[in-house]
Amino acid sequence: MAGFFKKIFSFGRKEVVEERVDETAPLPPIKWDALEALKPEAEQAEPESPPVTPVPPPAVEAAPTPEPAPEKPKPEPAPAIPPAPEPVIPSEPEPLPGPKPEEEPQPAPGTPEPPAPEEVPVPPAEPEPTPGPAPEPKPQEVPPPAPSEPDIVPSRPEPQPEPAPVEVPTPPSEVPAQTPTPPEIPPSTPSPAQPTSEVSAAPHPPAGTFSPYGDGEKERAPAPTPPSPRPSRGEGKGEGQRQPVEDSAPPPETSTEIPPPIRQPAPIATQPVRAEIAPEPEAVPAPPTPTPSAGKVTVAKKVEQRAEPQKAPEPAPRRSWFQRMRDGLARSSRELSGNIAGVFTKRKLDEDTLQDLEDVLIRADLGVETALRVTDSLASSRYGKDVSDSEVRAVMAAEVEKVLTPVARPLELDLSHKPHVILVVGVNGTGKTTTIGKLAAKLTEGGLSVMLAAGDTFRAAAIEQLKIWGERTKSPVIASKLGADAAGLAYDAFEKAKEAGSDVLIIDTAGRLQNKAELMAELEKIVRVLGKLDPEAPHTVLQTVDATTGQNALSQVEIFRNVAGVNGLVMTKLDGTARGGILVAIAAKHRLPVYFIGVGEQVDDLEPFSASEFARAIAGVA
Ligand SMILES: Nc1nc2c(ncn2[C@@H]2O[C@H](COP(=O)(O)OP(=O)(O)OP(=O)(O)O)[C@@H](O)[C@H]2O)c(=O)[nH]1
Repeated sequence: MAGFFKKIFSFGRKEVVEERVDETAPLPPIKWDALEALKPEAEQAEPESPPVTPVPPPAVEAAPTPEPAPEKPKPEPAPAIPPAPEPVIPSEPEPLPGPKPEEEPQPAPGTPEPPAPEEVPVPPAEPEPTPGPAPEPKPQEVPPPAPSEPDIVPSRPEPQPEPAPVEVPTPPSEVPAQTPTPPEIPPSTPSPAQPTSEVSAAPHPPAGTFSPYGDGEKERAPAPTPPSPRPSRGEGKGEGQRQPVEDSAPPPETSTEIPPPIRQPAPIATQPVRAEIAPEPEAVPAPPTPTPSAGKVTVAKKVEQRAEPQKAPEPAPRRSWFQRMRDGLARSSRELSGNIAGVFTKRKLDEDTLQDLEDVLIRADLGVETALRVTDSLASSRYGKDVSDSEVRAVMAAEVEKVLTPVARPLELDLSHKPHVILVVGVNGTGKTTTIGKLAAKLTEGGLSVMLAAGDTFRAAAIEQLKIWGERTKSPVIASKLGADAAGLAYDAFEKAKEAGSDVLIIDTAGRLQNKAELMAELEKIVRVLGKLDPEAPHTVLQTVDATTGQNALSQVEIFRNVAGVNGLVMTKLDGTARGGILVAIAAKHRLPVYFIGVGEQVDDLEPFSASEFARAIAGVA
């Protein structure tokens, strides 16, 4: 025995350690006596580690409790520690020295560390083990690991209770392990916010524990189950997601503990970094954005190109009625201007020139009377002088205006007559029915009630045409069967208009040549029948004159005036190849009012007659 003790003393601690390893089971029974004597020495040699170990444990459990715990928990830690160093654990680490230690550390540091903060004050001694010892030295330090574990434990407790020897492994080795394990990060990465929150947490005192491990803290409290602390990476993930929730709830407790965790955050920081990296690749999709913009631009261009042609079809803006009349009189105006210029080129105004000018004006349908007015006007002021064609045209415009002004009067309706009867007459195709439709539109638009009578019983188309105008102007149409007596129809229409209280009754008549006696007699009969109902009816007898007709128009007006009592004219088709001069001749001879001029086939192509505009247009004066 004595020799045995000597060996022990001589070899010192080394031998003792070896014996423990090899004879863990058998030694106890044999050496108890000696051990008792030796205990003081052993304790003296190990005093450093024991004091440290007791302290950390209390901190671990105290973690859940408020910050002050560090001192109070001391009693508790003692019991907690012993279980960790139990013989069973040391045995495990040995078999898994290489790879496991590394993996284990990862989870541990991540989650368990948060609780460590409380114990941190004690751990200062731990730093030593972390740097120097690699995963292998664990067995020797097994007793001390208790202190180191508390730091790590805090993070581990929450995590899954993996039995691995992680408890022993030193934090340093674990840290590196965590960093390398990126696969787990992706799951936590789902929300890029996590990385950011973690990062921010690091700088902030509480952050270290919260964002990433804050959850761990919460769990720590409930998870005093430090024994099974091996939260693996999974915990880290869960924590990352939980961060938002934790921030709101447990901030106070963590605040005190925060300082210690700061050390751990360092390794932890690596995780967040990974998380941030993960999102970056996601951000990569951004590049496609530029392409769409370009595509859109091209598409827009194509569309515009297609749209342009569609816009092209837009009908040119309709010319004004005056422009249309001017264009219609263009032929007459050009011929007249050209002839006038030919007469007065390098010639003074004398009898010959005046005679030549008179002939030109007569050929232009202006009539002898109007032609003489123009020549007389020129002779009175320019006789014997050089005269330009423009001066001649100006004089002509002035004289024509003088002739037309008296006849350019508006249509007046005597509504004391119910209805005011308007009889429309004229040669075939001069525009009677069309003019009736235009006029009805004007009257109805003015608020007058209008009734129409289809007095042209010779043509079915004429009846239908009038009905269409009636529909367009919302005017009732009185019609009879084809071939019926026009006078009888006119009479019936007049009665119906009276009964209806219409303001205006417009009666259409069949076109007829003024030299057809029978037809003109029928027209006379119509007028006579209407007079039976109202001696003054028809109150207005409008004759439509086709402006393209020429000299025959004078005859038409003369005969219709004599037979039907025409008291007003409508010059139609002045928008075509009109021969406007005839209107001047008619006005000069018959002095009949010209109420309107037709400048188109549309409903609004009926314009009041203007003497000055017509005169300037036909004379070619701007
Ligand atoms: N350009 C142009 N055409 C017109 C004008 N007034 C009428 N017309 C056309 O002339 C043609 C004959 O017009 P209508 O109204 O039927 O003539 P109407 O005198 O009633 O004919 P009948 O019943 O046969 O005597 C139609 O094609 C009309 O569209 C006008 O002021 N300008």
